[in-house]
Amino acid sequence: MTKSDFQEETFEKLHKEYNTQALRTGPNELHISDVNLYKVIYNQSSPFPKYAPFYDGFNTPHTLFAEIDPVLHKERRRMLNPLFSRIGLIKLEPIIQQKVNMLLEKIHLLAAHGPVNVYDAFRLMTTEVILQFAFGRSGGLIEEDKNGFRSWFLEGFDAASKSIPDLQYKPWLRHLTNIIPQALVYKLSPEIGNLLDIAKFAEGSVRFWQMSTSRPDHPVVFEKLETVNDADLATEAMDILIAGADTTASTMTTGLIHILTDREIERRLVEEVDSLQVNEKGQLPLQALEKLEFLHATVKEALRVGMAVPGRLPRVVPDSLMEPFMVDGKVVPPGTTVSISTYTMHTDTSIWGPDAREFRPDRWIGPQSKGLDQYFCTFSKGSRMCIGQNLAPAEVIIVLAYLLRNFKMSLESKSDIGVPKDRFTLQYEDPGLQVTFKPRC
Ligand code: HEM
Repeated sequence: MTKSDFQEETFEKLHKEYNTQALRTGPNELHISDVNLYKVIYNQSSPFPKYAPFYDGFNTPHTLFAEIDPVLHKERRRMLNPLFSRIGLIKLEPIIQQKVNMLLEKIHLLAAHGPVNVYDAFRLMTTEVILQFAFGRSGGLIEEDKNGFRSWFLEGFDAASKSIPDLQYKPWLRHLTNIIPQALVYKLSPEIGNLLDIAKFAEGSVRFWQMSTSRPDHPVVFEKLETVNDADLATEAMDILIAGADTTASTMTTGLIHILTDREIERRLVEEVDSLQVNEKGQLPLQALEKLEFLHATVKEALRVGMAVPGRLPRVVPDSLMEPFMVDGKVVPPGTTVSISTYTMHTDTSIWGPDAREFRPDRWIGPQSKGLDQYFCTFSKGSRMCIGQNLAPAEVIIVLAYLLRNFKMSLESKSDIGVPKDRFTLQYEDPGLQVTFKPRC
């Protein structure tokens, strides 16, 4: 295994060097590059089960994301599915509109003083949407830093994502973090202390929810988990927060980078967004935005190229298969850990053509786009597919539309773009994405 900042690039080179579709990355683990096997591993009816030691590293046992037992997973998914359905999303739209509005107001204030780190801005906005959705309350994160978009929450999140490989490969560290007194954790590692603050916030939110007499007029994750005990409730809400916020924000960032570095894409988008009438509330409604063909295609391409979860989603070859699981003409025995990454799927030229790595929204428009969806793996596939697959694109489309409508944006130099790193989710290093904003009217 490698600790490089973008494992998938290393694996890609090694696949070529050893001329194999099954790269051995651990004593019992294969990284597979045969794209035809994706639907075998990650399928709806009988998926290969998740590999427990990898998912234990997230330290959120029995959540929807980390649950290994298919029966328990199905039960939790059944509880949560209605919230994440199309109808659930429409009920949540006012929250997204409200948070985007706060974001725009703050960018208006900051714009006169120089470039704004929109990566952090997006992270706080998407976190606020999910805080409201998961816990029914705001964390006041967008307002926290008067001069920019830093927050205690981002410190905690960054510490968490940096510590995941250690927690995965050193289970003793995980146990230690869980048993040593919290005051000592703060002393040993202030960053992990910030992570504990997120956990405390989640626990406090459970109490806040239980004691509160009024209920918000939008769906809240807690509502659907009434049969779950308090500790598991807080962990589930926290997991949804962590799974949904940064991924969506990094997709917005990738999309904006490509828009601002291709004048023709930007021109077409501005023309489309400007053609839309605001509704009676002065808003650009989601359903109208989704009908804008080029904007819709641009968001899809941002999700494809941005692939906010680019790497391994390890699964175990089951022993109940009707036929042996074969790669490169060889049988892979049951019990072997296997994965095919989104990076492998989305860079494959046999699927996407020679411009697989290029940002080309038009690939999603017209008859030639038919059939591509089966290879679009940003949210994975099958029964463990992302539950936020409706919510994330909705947030991206709304944010990009408002930014294009309200501002002329520019990147001053290449150094305004942070290097993307794969820490299970894709994260932009400092300086994030520094964008200069000029109000359009
Ligand atoms: C662009 C944004 C997003 C991307 C790229 C993304 C990607 C993914 C992927 C690849 C998985 C499968 C993980 C695995 O098999 O180990 C997943 C699962 C999951 N995602 Fe997302 N996600 C995004 C947004 C969201 C949002 C907005 C939420 C919630 C608010 C969310 C919540 C979850 C949960 C709870 C799971 C576990 C689902 C299950 O196992 O049934 N994600 N996501």
